[in-house]
Amino acid sequence: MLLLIDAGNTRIKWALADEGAAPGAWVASGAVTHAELNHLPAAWPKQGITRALVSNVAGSKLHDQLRLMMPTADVTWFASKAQLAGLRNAYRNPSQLGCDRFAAALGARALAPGQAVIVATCGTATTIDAVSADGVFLGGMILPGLGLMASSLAHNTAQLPEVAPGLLPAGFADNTADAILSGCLSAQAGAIERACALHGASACIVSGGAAQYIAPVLRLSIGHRIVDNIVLIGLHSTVTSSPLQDSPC
Ligand SMILES: Nc1ncnc2c1ncn2[C@@H]1O[C@H](COP(=O)(O)OP(=O)(O)OP(=O)(O)O)[C@@H](O)[C@H]1O
Ligand SMILES: CC(C)(CO)[C@@H](O)C(=O)NCCC(=O)O
Ligand SMILES: [K+]
Repeated sequence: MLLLIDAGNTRIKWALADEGAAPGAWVASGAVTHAELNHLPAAWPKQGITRALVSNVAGSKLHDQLRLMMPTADVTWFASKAQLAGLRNAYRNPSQLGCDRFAAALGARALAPGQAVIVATCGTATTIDAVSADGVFLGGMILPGLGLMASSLAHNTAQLPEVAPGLLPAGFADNTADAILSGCLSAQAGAIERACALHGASACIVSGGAAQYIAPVLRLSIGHRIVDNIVLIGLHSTVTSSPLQDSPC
């Protein structure tokens, strides 16, 4: 069995798939925060994980902790390359690109083959990346994620409170908490809309923990698709020849 891991700065997401299964056809999946890391081994089968493919952007300590949790698996630590699986990486220094972003771009390519795509991953940071129709990762944008953006106001002002993320029409609010949320949602959605316009995108994929709040305020003529975890789909697409089960964008 194959174990896929997307270790981000807030949560570690994982999925188990049978060898040869189509990208996204998981047997089981889950997520833990860094504080809950030691819950992971109990969620995985004791035997039978032969291979693991890991994207880790959360540092070397987590790398070492995860390695100890997969003693029997043949582990590959996914890294950004100049070229992989038909995707060319136009970053000036290809290895500087976060491996989760490279995996997300591969996932976008699998879901929207031959299209100019914007892939937004809304996690601790929000990343908004452009993939060309002919398979080039053109580059992207990095901004504070929804939670970081909102909490930076609480931490650096006297009068602004911490607000919980939520669903809100991103308009003109009549109270402080909603005004903060509306501002941060508008900034996130606005950046995605701007990226789609700049790129002339024909598909937009929105993923990550905050996608559920940001996607509803997007105004895009091309529409958008919410994908629970595009990083795991992209990782999986690099090790299976099975076609995607999901319908394309
Ligand atoms: N209950 C919550 N309280 C505060 N913020 C939340 C909450 N739920 C979601 N968010 C927002 O969603 C964003 C993503 O959170 P989540 O924990 O899902 O991260 P993630 O997608 O796993 O990211 P990463 O890959 O960076 O770990 C956070 O930046 C935060 O803004
Ligand atoms: C931007 C994050 C934090 C998103 O998870 C990650 O992809 C990262 O640490 N990237 C390295 C810098 C870069 O991608 O240019
Ligand atoms: K992210």
